Amino acid sequence: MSAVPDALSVTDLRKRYGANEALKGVDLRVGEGELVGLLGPNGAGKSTLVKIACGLVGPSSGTAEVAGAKAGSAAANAALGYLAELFRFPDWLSADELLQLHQKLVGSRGGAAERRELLELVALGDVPDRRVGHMSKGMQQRLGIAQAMLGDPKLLLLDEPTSALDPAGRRTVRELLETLRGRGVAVLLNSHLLSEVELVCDRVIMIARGEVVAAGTPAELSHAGGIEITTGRGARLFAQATREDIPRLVRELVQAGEDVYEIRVIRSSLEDTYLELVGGR
Ligand SMILES: Nc1ncnc2c1ncn2[C@@H]1O[C@H](COP(=O)(O)OP(=O)(O)OP(=O)(O)O)[C@@H](O)[C@H]1O
Repeated sequence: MSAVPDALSVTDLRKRYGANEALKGVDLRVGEGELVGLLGPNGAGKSTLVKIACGLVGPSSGTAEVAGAKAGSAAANAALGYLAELFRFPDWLSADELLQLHQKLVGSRGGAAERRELLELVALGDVPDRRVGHMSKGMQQRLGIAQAMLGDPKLLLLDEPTSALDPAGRRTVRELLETLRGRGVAVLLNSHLLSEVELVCDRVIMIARGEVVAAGTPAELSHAGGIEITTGRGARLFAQATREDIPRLVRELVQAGEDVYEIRVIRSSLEDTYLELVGGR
């Protein structure tokens, strides 16, 4: 028997707002320590799903469980950390004071040791007394993630955690998410930045019009697009070829007297797949 329940498990989840069915039977799971990207256009039902996981709205039917407990229950909420896209912490609080305040709000008994450990984790260990108002956006975002980690949650729900950051800040947050995975914390990442999701997520779930339209690893969701080989005569695309065909293709070209300069495996991006499945072109 598997001892560890999924961080998030959703079965045939439906949510109706009047005549509008925001979720039409969604099944998905996020395993322990898994980093899953949730993608979908505006109005797809992503926020509704996250609100149900947090217990902020109830489902019309179906089930949602956080670490094995019914979403909305005290046990589920204790196993959950959440950071909204547009959070705003009071400017006058220091990093340490902010965490102290949130420890009280979530009932964490971790004390100074937990705060120190989390500030170290998000690379703010050197500046516990820095006030929020004197922090860069990237530092505030990392502080937000530390705040969401209070109380040792099993699942973090993060809304657009990198969209307001510059490339260096994005990379730092990406690395932080990878560290969380190493600690067994699962992350459901809601983002429109497909390239970010592609770089960091173990799995991607695409949702459109209230339904899951695709799920898989970023590699599985990016189609093969052939092999491009550049010889002395220029670049040529072998559209039906895959990586396994490369040795044979190169042998044949060399035998035919051509010099091979470059070989590229062409993949369509996650973005191509996304646009095909959810529309938007
Ligand atoms: N409280 C509500 N009352 C009525 N309809 C709602 C309510 N909340 C959401 N909806 C509708 O449910 C559908 C799904 O909305 P939801 O906010 O979950 O989408 P989303 O994927 O999170 O979109 P976005 O990316 O814009 O946040 C939409 O058609 C929306 O208008």
